[in-house]
Amino acid sequence: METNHHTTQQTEKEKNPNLEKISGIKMKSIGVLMTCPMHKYLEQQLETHFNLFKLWHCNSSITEFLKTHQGNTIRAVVGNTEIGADAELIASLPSLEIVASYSVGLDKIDLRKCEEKGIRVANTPDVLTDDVADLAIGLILGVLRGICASDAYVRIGKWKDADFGLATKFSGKSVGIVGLGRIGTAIAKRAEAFGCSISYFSRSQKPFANYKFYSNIIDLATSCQILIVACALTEETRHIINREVIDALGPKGILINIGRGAHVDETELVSALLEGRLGGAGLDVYENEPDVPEELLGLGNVVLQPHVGSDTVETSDAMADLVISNLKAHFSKKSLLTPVI
Ligand SMILES: O=CC(=O)O
Repeated sequence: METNHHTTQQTEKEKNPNLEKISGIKMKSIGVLMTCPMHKYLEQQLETHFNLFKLWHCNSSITEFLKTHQGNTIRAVVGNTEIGADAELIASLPSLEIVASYSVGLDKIDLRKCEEKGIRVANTPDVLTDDVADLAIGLILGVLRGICASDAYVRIGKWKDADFGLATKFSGKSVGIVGLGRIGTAIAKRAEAFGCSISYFSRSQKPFANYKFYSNIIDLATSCQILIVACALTEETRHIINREVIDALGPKGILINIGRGAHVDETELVSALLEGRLGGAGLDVYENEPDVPEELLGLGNVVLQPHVGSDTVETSDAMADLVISNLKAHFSKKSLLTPVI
């Protein structure tokens, strides 16, 4: 859908290179604030099309920065999973009209404040779904087949002394998914191709006859061998993976988290892994990024990634294009491509 719109936009622009001016708006004078370094291509695109302000160039307080950088001309914020738009930032930007997030997750944006002030919000769904789902499968294989541990085994020359030992099979395992949205469904499809049975926990039952629905996450964790967190982070889903869920998954169970660190009670996760109450974990996200609990670093049954679910060249470019398209649509008074509010 995004591609069609993109193609239509390009055609219109090709037909009329002055489109931006003709719609009565000089985009170049619109102030856009980027909250932290993200993707170089996005930064270049923002610099080309708008008047870009970079918050990380701020040595003083946000208020000081905005005073010296004409904060009142800033009409858009581009944030990400690290720094979004909290109440303080929103309050310091009197002309803010839109937050276009370079992320699908919205947990770093004060949505209530945006709604209250009539500020639009857009994110980058769909374009990153495949990459995040691919990484979830990669983490499962990484943990069960010991890919990182066996790679290290070869590199440090241990293979010459002895075989690596036996790993655990993935194909045919039972997979439980917390949150069957776009990403959860993409993971389910991939796991199905590995001959896995799929069950899920979600706010409501979805129209997938061959996936078993659980309205209780403990029952889901009890019934599956691999539990994957793929839901959005909200007040309801914070620490959804607690001690009870971890114990229901059990000493042979594997936890995969490609959602947000705060979905999991990390202290409980660490002690379950250290005490052998959980079989292993594949994690892309943590409660206090970029800090990862020390105890996890020495565990061979854990695979750690530095929050890179959507970080491929292809997807990062597509996310950047979507951010730019949303901003251009907003300032041309057209519908947002991927509106949240
Ligand atoms: O974590 C990644 C995202 O929300 O896009």
